[in-house]
Order: sequence, then C-alpha cells, then structure tokens
Amino acid sequence: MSKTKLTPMLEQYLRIKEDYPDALLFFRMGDFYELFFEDAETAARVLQITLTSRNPNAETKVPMAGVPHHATEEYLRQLLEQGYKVAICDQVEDPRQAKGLVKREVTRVLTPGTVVEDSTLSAKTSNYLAAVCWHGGSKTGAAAWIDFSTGQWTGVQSKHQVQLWQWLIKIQPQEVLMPEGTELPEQAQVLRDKIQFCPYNGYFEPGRARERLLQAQDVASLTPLDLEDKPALVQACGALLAYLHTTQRCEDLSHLGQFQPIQPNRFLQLDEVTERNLELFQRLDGGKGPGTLWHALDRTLTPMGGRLLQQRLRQPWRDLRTITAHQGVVALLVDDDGLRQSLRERLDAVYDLERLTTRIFLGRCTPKDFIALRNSLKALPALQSLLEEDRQWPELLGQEKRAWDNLDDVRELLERSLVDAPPLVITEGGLFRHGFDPELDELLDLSEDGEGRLQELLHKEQQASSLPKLKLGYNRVFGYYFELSKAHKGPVPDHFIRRQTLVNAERYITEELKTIEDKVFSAAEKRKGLEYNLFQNLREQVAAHRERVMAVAGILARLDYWQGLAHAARQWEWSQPELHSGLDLRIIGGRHPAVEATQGRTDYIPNDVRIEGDDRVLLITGPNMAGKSTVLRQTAIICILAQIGSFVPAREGWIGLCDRIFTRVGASDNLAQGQSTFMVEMTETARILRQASRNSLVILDEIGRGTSTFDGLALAWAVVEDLVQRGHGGVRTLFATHYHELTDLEGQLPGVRNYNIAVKEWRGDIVFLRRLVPGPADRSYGIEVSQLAGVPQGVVKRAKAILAQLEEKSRGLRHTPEKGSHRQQSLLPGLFDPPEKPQPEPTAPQDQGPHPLEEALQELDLNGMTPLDALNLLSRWKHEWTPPHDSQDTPGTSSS
Ligand SMILES: Nc1ncnc2c1ncn2[C@@H]1O[C@H](COP(=O)(O)OP(=O)(O)OP(=O)(O)O)[C@@H](O)[C@H]1O
Repeated sequence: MSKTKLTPMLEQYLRIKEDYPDALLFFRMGDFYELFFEDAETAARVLQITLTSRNPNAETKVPMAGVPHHATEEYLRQLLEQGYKVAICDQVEDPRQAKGLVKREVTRVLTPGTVVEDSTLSAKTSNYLAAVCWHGGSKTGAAAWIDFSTGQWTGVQSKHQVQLWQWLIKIQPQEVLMPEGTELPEQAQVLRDKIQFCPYNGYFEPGRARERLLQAQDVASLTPLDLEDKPALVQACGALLAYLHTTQRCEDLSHLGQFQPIQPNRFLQLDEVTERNLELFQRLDGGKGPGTLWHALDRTLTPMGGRLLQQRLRQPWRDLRTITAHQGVVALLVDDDGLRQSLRERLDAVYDLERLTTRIFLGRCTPKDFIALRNSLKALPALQSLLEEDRQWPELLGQEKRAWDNLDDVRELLERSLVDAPPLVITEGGLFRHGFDPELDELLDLSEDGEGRLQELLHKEQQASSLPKLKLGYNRVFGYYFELSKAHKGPVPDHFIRRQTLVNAERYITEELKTIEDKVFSAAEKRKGLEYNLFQNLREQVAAHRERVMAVAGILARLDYWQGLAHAARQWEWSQPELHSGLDLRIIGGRHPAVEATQGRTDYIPNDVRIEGDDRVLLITGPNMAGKSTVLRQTAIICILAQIGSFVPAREGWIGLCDRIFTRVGASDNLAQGQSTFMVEMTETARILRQASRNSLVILDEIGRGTSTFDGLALAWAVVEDLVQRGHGGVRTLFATHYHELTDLEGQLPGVRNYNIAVKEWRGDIVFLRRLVPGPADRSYGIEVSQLAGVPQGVVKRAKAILAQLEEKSRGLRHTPEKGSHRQQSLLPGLFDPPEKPQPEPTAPQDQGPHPLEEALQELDLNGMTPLDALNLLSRWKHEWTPPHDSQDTPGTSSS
C-alpha cells in the first residue's frame, strides 16, 4: 500500500512500526491501543477481538483492531504466552497541548523472556531469557540466562556445544538470543521457536559486551564476577544486557543481582534427558501434576521457596559438607512439628518479594504490589521471633538469624502512606492516608469538606461584619458569592467586591471566598496529580531498598525450602539418609515417591537396592510390568533427593555421592528432530559411555530393543562389559533388561550381579510380587502379560503355540555342538533357550506351589512389626488378593 494515501497518523504508525518489525505494535489512540494492518489481523485471530477497518468508506481500507487501555493486561498475557512480542507505543505528550499530531513513542517492548507481571508468570518457575554464542573462531562457547523478573542470572562456558544446549533445554528459556549467521545445531532444534538471531555487533561484540557488563554490575574489572577467563560468557552476558536495554528502554539495570557463573563440578549433573526420564517435573506423557516427583515433593509456601526448590532439583549439590549442613536443618524441622507449623503459618503470609521488588524498581508496579509488599513485611517480626527462640540452632539457621532484617523502616513507610485498599490505577487518587503529606491533607480536606469550609467562612463574615442576614449562594457564571438583600441598608465591608445587582439583592465576592472556591474546585484534580507524584516518590524510596528486600527474600526462600522438604518428609514418612564420599549405595525399603503418591502407601512394595563392595552393575530381569523401571527410577530419585539435603523415601539410605546421574529409559520419541527411536537410544547410550565416571550412577532401562535381536543383545552385552570396567573399577549401574542371556555375565565379569523382580504364577495368571530379589528371572512371561493387557484369547493361544515350537527348535539347536568361546555359545543359542528351571504348567493347579500369601506369612517377622505396620500389610494383602467380583479365575479364588 502506498503511503501517500494514508492519513498522517497512519504514516506515523508505519514510521514507528518500521523499527519493530517482529513485534505487534500497540498504538495508543485515546482510550484504546489500536493495531493496524497485519498486526491487527494477528491480534484479532489470537485474541478473538473484532477486526474492523480504519476509514471503512475510503478507498484504502486499513485493517484495525483494538483493546481498551485499561484492560490490556489480560490481552498482553495471552500474546506473550503464545510467544509474541509486543511493542507498547504511548502518547508522550498531552493530546490537549499537542500542536497537530500527538507525539508517540515506544515506551517498552514486552517479550516472553522479559516479563515481570505475575499474570504472565508461573509463580514457582523461573522465566528465562538466554543468550548463546561462540568466542571468535575458537571452539569455546557460552550460554548465559537471566530471570529478569527477579534479576538473578548465571551462565556456563564450555568447549562442548552439546553441553551448552543441554543446559538450555533443561532451563526451558522463553527466548534464546544467538548471533546472526550462526547455524542451529541438531540438538537445539527443540528450542527452534524460541531462537532470535541478533546482530553480532550490537549484541555479542566482545568489547561492547565487556563494557556493558562492567557498567551493569558496577565493577571495574571482570575478576569479582569470576569472568576474567571466560570471554565467551562475557559476550553472552553482553547480549542479554543489550536486549534488555532495547526492550525495556532503560539504561539502568542496576537491580540485576551479581552474575555468578555455574561451576558444574560443584553440582550433581543431571542432563535434560535424565530430568525427563525421571519425571522430575513432567511426566513422560508431557503432563504435570500427579506422577511427577515435583508433585509429591513440593510443599513450599512461597514462590521464592518454590523456585529455589526447582533450581536445586536441577542442580543438587555434590559437596558432602554442604549437603549434610542442609540436611541438618531439614532434620530439625522434621523432628519439631511445632516449629515447622509455626514457620509454615508465617511463611504463608509472604508474597513474591523478589518479583514485587523488581516491579517496584522498574516502575511497573501497581498499588496492589505495595500492599502485597507491606503485608509480607508484616510477617517478618513473627518469623524473626521464631529464630530468636533460645535453642541450639544448626549453623545455617544461625547465619540466617544473624543476617535477618525486619525492614521495619520500609514497612512503617508503607503503613503510614497507603490506604488499606487502594484503587488499581494510580492516576485517580484515593491511594494515600490522611496524615501522610500535609499538602495532600489540605486537598483531601478541601475536596471532602469543601462545603464545610465555605460555611465556616460565611459564619466568620456574618460575625465580623455584623451581617447576620448574609447568605452564601452559587451559580454557574460567578461561582460562589455572598448575597445581601436590599433590606440591608448599612455599609458592606471594604473587602466585599460587588458582582451583580438584582431587584432585591446585591451579590458580592471576597478574595478569601474565591481562594476557597478555587481550592475546592481544583482540589479533586490537584489531589489526583499530587497522589500520582507521591506514588512515584514512594516507589523510588522503596526501590532504593531493593537490595535489602532481596536479601530477606533469599532468607525466606531458604527457610521455605527447608520447611517444605521437612513437611514432605513428614507427610510421606521419609527417613534421613547417610551420605558419604565412597561408592557404596545401599537403600533399604526404598520407594518411588511419585508412584507411591499415586497408588497409596499401603499398595506400594518397598525394595532394597545394594551396590556394595566390588559390585557395579545390577542386571535386573523380570517380566513386563513387574516393576523394573520403577525400582531403577526410584534409586536415581533417592540419590537426587539425598543430594539436595532432603530425606528420602526409604527406611534407610547409605548413599555414596554421585557426580552425575545418567538415564536411558524406554523409547523417547524424537522423531520430530529427525531421529529414529533406535538412533535416539544409541545417542543417549553413547553419551553415557563417553561421560560416565567412577562416581556416576547409570540407569539403563532396556538397551538395544529397537534393532534386530542379535544386534541388540550384542550391544547390550558390550555396554555392560564397558560399564563394569570403566573408570578403573566400573560405574554403578542398574540395568533392566529382557535379554535373559545377559544374566550369564554374573560370574564371568567381576562386579555384575543378577537380580529379578519376583512374580508368581497362579492358576495360569501371573501375580506381581514387586520384590527385587537376587538371581535372574526364570523367564519373561511376555505372553501372560499380554493376556493381562487384554490381547484376544485367540492370539494369546496362538502365541503360546508358536513359543512352544520356537523353544522346541532351540532345544534342538542346543544339542548341536558349538565352537568358540563360552560367551558365544551362551549368547546365540541362548536366545531361544528354554528356561533354566522347569516351567510350571500355567493351568495345572497341582504345579502351583505354595500360594504367595502363604510364603509371605511364613517370612513375616511379627516381633519386628508395629500394630500399624500389621494393619497396613493386611490392607495391602486384601487389595492384592481379593478377587475382582466378575472373575472366578484370578489369584486368591482358591485360597479361601
Ligand atoms: N514396588 C512396587 N509396588 C507397587 N506397585 C509397583 C511397584 N513397582 C511397580 N509398580 C507398579 O507396576 C507398574 C509397572 O511397573 P514398571 O513400569 O516399573 O514395570 P517394568 O518391569 O519396567 O515393565 P516393562 O518391562 O514392561 O517396562 C507401575 O506403573 C506401578 O504401578
């Protein structure tokens, strides 16, 4: 469309829009923000608002859509949530004073990675803007990320691109800045929609980046930031700052906290695959809530505590002393229910101090934010008095106590200034209390008691001039006046100015009367202006205390973190594990916290896992559905929980610290990234084999299933061999497999131990005992499980017949003498070997053996049980062994 046909206003629009091609331009016109052209079409579609056109009758119709200025928040939230950027273009001069077209400018750009408003943020999740780049031509790269809503930022430099992307995928940034011309590597494809290419010179250029960083952090050199030898990281930080300057339209970023690079060696490293496989925050099906560790674990009450817990779960500690120090605080709070409850009650009154103070600093706050801040600060003295109690505090709590700041001055200021329920907007007055500001008090008195003041004056004049008949009147032309009827014959006071002569009366004004009148009329307007200014002053005063508020927010986050872990431990009856720097891993009575939370405590069978002495690889066999994956994952989760200072879902834990936990679980579908299931499996396996060290824990849930049986088995075999020798003594590994042939490795390779998850056959059905026991599984029971899953009887019967034939054939093969090593012999024919033990005939009742319940009863140690344990056990048995009403052929039917 040619510009010549457009109105001056639309020309102004297009000029501004030119600078923000990638943002939707919200263009302020009167009480509305309007969008034009394609922006209008997009907004109409996304926000479900009406699409109209500007100048509908003119030759050039311009698509237009708009939202009322006072209701933008919800619309902005929707746009940001869907990944759009929005440039807010305001009128920057008073339209009444404007000569010609009102001046307009973009006052800020809202982007998904820089939001600070609560309505668009998730309380317990950090919202990251990230930047990633490579230093010059070198191979060193870096990623930095910032949660602008709290001002906390960090980053990591690495020679391995893969590692940088692993970090980024893990933290799930809303936007990722990259230098123009950089290619997006394969593993970064999942973040494709979040990537923004920025000019190298404006954003990543090393000199400017360094300068920006020094200025923002107010330091003279990079040494205090630990960035002296990290040029790529400096560039990434510089890009973040440049982007913030551009979008936030502010030079002052002094509210950002100190940049602290991550030192990966200080933390238990969990890559994004492990985080996903263990369902820490999200189930494998993508859902959140029940089924995730987070759902069972998070008992924090404040957003700050929640975010700290998330961050810690992503980066558990590795240092024994640090962990035990935190565990000590959690233990205290587990033991002392009263203290924990008091802490919880007080923390419950605290709002998101970190984000509140950021909004206040940036001037993007509403009066409600101040009230939330005030109410949060009110909770501080009571929290302090808890810490002041005379008792032996663990050192960490002692530190918090010493650093405590009640922020009394800030609270008093807020209490003195703002009314209890201020309006949402700051331009209409009604925000401040009486007594806070003398000028405002006068205006308040006037606007609220103007009539009274006029009556007071009338009374004064009546008395002073002995004019009892003097009246006060008002008309639109003269405003307020005094009136004397013609009946009054005497002189009027000198300061009376005649304004109007009527048939029966004279009207006068006085200077004082006009002054009061002016004040009364303008008081309401003036009050709005004054309150607006007072609010800005108050904002600046409170913003000046940001650092103190952030320090207190940090303490509250930690208190909440500890109490949350303690509360979860109490709720789920977890125990305090012992940690050590050796390699032994002994978990007695371990449970999977998320599965247990979904199924209920009484239905969950605890299991022991021991990797002790020279043992390294536990090979776990057992039928499908037996519980192999569950026991694998619960072990990894218990280690993670232990290393964040938490109690663990086990009766006892003796846990050698891990430097990394790797998981390779099931088939993860990365087809969208152009990788086949097998390829993904092998890529993950390759990563484990390259990176796992002697202190790592490896969880392998099936390997090699996506290819031919022989290839798969051979691969799995070789992987076990590698793991058991790796890092001078092997890597602690739990390996669940359906390749029964692998169980031959026990005895052949030192450090390999067989375990299986016990099952029982009962009248042709399979009964899952869920108990991890030493030794290999006798066979796989795949057909029985398929029957449980509802595969039609005909197919099941046919499968059984085919299995019998295959086994027959394999028996024949076995009798053919084999040449070569023992391993080859056991490997190939073994694929179709009949089970080592004689197979029970599924449907013949005489071969059933003792009922599992009978066995369990015999094993029962009655003396070591509490009545509650006994009740729980009974309830579990009842659940397990009571037949469904519609079936006559299920376990337990003949046990009565
Ligand atoms: N210890 C346990 N106590 C109670 N229920 C359990 C236990 N372990 C597992 N389960 C239940 O059994 C289901 C199947 O477990 P899991 O997925 O671990 O089996 P699996 O042996 O890995 O199966 P597959 O070989 O088919 O992958 C779980 O979803 C859970 O509901």
